[in-house]
Amino acid sequence: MAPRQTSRNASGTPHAAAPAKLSVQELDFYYGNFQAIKKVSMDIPANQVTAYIGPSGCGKSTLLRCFNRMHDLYPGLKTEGGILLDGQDIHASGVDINLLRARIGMVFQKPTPFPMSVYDNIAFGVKLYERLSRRDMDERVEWALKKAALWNEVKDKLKTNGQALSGGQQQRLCIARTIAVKPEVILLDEPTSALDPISTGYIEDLIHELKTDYTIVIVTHNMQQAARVSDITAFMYLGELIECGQTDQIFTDPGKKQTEDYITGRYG
Ligand SMILES: Nc1ncnc2c1ncn2[C@@H]1O[C@H](COP(=O)(O)OP(=O)(O)OP(=O)(O)O)[C@@H](O)[C@H]1O
Repeated sequence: MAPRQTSRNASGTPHAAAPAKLSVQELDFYYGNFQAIKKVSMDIPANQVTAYIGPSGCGKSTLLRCFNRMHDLYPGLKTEGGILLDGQDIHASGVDINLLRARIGMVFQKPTPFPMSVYDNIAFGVKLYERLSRRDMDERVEWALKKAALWNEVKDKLKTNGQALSGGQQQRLCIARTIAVKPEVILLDEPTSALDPISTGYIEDLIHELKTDYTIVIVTHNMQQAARVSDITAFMYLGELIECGQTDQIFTDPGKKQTEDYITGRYG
């Protein structure tokens, strides 16, 4: 297990009071012969928001997809090193991949509601993992939509096709769909890049609310967003983790010149 981050170490790894929910250990990842992630090690603290920033192509989304073994869906990809969830290796034999993805949910850049009603968008995923009575399912759907701050807007439209909602509502529906299966970790891959500023504000508020109950990991191109929503910021460059630390520290007093150059807009 990676050493607990008790202070800023050589790579600028932060002090983290919260226990590690995810622990990334010497992680390498390859698309065929191309190494996209290089020896990344860090802890992701429970019930905090961890943001990955860095220039396009530096491996942020690739790393995020390692956390719920999304890459297993495609041939020719290879992971080396460890990722522990609550201390357990997610690559260990016997790990139920569906259960892992229920524990570590993911929301993508582009809102992707299923072509079905708002209600069924939520119920569909729940039914994969649980058998609920109609009444319990109604309660779960309402709970998830409330958690995702969407209930008031859709409570009279539960039978409407989810794809008929606005882009911002669709993204909150996708977040509700993820929450409904009661994950422990929520991975957000540039969740607001397709949204207008008002919808972005809703999602950022929501991220803030959700960290009470969930561990959140977000990839964002938007440094202001990372500064607004995250507790921990990790800066990546060419597949390497250059530095990670408390967000205010990374933005005001980065330990590495590459980080400083990036956040001051000198490259990227
Ligand atoms: N399916 C793939 N096959 C081969 N190479 C890939 C694949 N997906 C990504 N890559 C490469 O891996 C590297 C990291 O890509 P990744 O999408 O993780 O970066 P990113 O930091 O999330 O970029 P962006 O901010 O533009 O989304 C890039 O060089 C990219 O070209």
